[in-house]
Amino acid sequence: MLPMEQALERLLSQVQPLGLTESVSTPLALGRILAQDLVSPLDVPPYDNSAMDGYAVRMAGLQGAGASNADATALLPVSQRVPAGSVPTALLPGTAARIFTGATVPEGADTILMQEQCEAVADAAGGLGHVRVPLAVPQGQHIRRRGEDLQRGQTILSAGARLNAAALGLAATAGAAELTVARRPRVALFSTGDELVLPGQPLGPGQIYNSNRTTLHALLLALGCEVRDLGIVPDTLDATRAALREAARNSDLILSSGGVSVGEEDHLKPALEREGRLDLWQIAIKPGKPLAFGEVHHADAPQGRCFYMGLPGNPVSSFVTFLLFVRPVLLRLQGATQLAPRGYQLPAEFTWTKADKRREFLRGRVTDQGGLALFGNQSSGVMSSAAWADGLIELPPGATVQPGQLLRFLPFNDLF
Ligand SMILES: Nc1nc2c(c(=O)[nH]1)N[C@H]1C(S)=C(S)[C@@H](COP(=O)(O)OP(=O)(O)OC[C@H]3O[C@@H](n4cnc5c(N)ncnc54)[C@H](O)[C@@H]3O)O[C@H]1N2
Ligand code: MOO
Ligand SMILES: [Mg+2]
Repeated sequence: MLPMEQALERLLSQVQPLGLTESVSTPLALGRILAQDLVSPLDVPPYDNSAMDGYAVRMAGLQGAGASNADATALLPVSQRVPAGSVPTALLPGTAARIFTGATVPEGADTILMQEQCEAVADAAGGLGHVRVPLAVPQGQHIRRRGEDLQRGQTILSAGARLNAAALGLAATAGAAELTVARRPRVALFSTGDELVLPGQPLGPGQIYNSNRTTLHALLLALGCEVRDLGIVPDTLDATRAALREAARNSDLILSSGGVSVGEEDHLKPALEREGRLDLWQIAIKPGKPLAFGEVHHADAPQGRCFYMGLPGNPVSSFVTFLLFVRPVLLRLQGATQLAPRGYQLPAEFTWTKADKRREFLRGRVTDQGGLALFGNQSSGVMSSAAWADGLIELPPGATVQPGQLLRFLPFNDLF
């Protein structure tokens, strides 16, 4: 059995970024990989602006001898009104400007006073009136400075970054209406198994619903792929070979589940040997020992060949092996820089006595106390464990666990 790190290294050494890009509207770039550094063409904020509704004053000219007195105030005429989106004139000396949150601070003003700390005094003749302002305040308060967030020319997102909602918001802050991202990998997906029935159909004796198709399809979408679903392929050599040929057409990756173990009903190995090239590995992880990798040769495939990855049929095994092996391949195809999930050390709140020589990925949850809890049934056929969990708990080969022991946790939030 291959250690996981070695398998991953061997796999990724055969994968190169597709190098194809497209421009997409910024909000629709969610989950995609940025293809070019994004440089801010402007300072953000673009001008000094008020953080409060209140008054702008030139405190430098007001804070005289009495300003150290906490009760000191000054009565100032209000010389202009500055709502957000307007362009103020320079502040007349000895006056205050009525100002609102987000509005440009007038030239000459150096401090904003919250209106709650001021007293507006109406003039008999109408007009903007006067305002009594406190003087014992820090000069410069409540002003958001030009460029305090981003500076013109600054790289704000790097090529290879995976774009989440916050990153897209940052891009929009700098005025980006479109982003250049890696083109979606085109993935052909099929499931093998004569026992499988599509959800929505009646279930006969000896049959189960095809769940991997849905799990894998959803994971592929979350990772930015364009999915072509070829459905269920019967457990025969001819049908499997035909499925591989069809899947290779215009695909960057073929992904299948089931049929990669050693039984004579497992046809992927002989089918792939005839249609291309196969690497079948026994990887020292649990769940997910068998993993097939290789390529299908076909005239209609990009460059005459197409990557192939075959995941084990057990639903949790196929889910976990997708996250550990297919995910980094898809990210690499899109030129992502960060392929490995970060992982966090958290204390176990459980005991685990059955040491296994394979590295294990248990389905677990973070408790309210910040520890790790386990789903009761860790069988590779029990999808409830994956749906209950919010991440994978990694156990090194041969490990047993006592409560309080620190374990590596891979949150699903970081994985899909
Ligand atoms: N003699 C041995 N038998 C098995 C070994 C072994 O080393 N020696 N390994 C076991 C392990 S570990 C795994 S994992 C599985 C891998 O099996 P296959 O990839 O060949 O998958 P199948 O045999 O087709 O199916 C396994 C299991 O999963 C169910 N299944 C398959 N596809 C789906 C689907 N799309 N949706 C839901 N469930 C699915 C299928 O009904 C089987 O129960 O091999 C072990 N055997
Ligand atoms: O590897 Mo199998 O995935 O242990 O069930
Ligand atoms: Mg099998």
